[in-house]
Amino acid sequence: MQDKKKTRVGVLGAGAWGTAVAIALAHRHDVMLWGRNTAAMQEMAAARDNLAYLPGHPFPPGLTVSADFDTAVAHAGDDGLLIAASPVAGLRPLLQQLKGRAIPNIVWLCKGFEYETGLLPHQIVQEILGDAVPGGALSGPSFAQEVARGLPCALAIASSSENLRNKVVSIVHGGNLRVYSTPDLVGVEVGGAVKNVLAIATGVADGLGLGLNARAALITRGLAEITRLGLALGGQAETFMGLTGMGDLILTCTGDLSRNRKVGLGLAQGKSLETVVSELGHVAEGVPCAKAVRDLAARRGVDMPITNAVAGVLFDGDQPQALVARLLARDPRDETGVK
Ligand SMILES: NC(=O)c1ccc[n+]([C@@H]2O[C@H](COP(=O)([O-])OP(=O)(O)OC[C@H]3O[C@@H](n4cnc5c(N)ncnc54)[C@H](O)[C@@H]3O)[C@@H](O)[C@H]2O)c1
Ligand SMILES: O=P(O)(O)OC[C@H](O)CO
Repeated sequence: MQDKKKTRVGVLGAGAWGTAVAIALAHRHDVMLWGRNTAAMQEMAAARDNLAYLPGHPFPPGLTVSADFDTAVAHAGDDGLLIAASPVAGLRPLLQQLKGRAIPNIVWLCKGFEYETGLLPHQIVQEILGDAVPGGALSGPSFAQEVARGLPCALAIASSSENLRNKVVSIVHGGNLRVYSTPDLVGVEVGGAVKNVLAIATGVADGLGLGLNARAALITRGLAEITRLGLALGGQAETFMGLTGMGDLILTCTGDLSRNRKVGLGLAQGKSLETVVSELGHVAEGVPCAKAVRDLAARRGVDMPITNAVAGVLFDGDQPQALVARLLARDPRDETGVK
């Protein structure tokens, strides 16, 4: 059952998503938002708005900000909620700062595979914190701007700990946020990671004016790629049809708020990857993830043609026009064959 008790929540990471989650939770809880840039946090505290990463969403009274890591971690106390809101690249250093501290739990929001190691976020957590701290991934179709505005949104908390799942649901579920629960960490994290790569592909196709048929084909065959990789890594088939699979894939491939989709649209305009990423001003996880997934899929013998085509454009100098041409040139095959 839902517990309406006010809880102390520490959000570690003050980008767009950490800020949006902090704003949404601060309407019902006592939330502290920490960011690593002291000057930016001071500006945020004065403006009560994250002008750099999520402008135009004033902070509710229940939200305080801090540039002091210890203070933010201590804010969650021994029975609150600690949320890691960094990109995947920042998760390992963040966890290293938490290692050895008494923390109640850790819930991470990042979506991707680690670039250098090809690890999923829960594997990084396991490597650094072990089993001592209950942890889980909170994921699903969720644009920061919409969550900060209080628009309806459905997420899923994935954790092997039933207690943690219940705790996250009791704290986060409420208002216009629905939170579903699942033990399938692998399935949830694979869906959240690979959809970013596929959103770059649909951005390229849409940017080239290839039409809605092409977009639907990319999304559907993209879901087949997510499912193949996810099953190979131990995820459950139903997860890929849920919020963190198909749901997030549809949102990110079709929603113009998506940073990954914007990368594809920019590449289709002939901009370099460097230019597109610097114009974005935010992380686009699909970029590092494309390489990590291509390497991992190759090692596992999983066929991921769309991911490979995206990685070819991002890293091998392939032209965006070649992306779809390369997919169309493949031999015909059974639609449902899983290889
Ligand atoms: N923005 C969204 O709508 C949204 C929604 C759901 C999930 N996510 C996921 O949440 C994660 C964070 O995304 P965001 O939207 O907050 O990104 P963002 O680009 O808006 O902000 C990134 C934040 O992380 C910090 N950062 C950047 N690189 C870092 C590094 N190497 N180490 C430590 N910190 C670093 C930046 O200073 C900044 O505060 C990503 O994995 C993203 O896929 C984002
Ligand atoms: O803006 P994107 O492409 O990073 O996507 C944001 C969220 O992951 C959508 O659920």
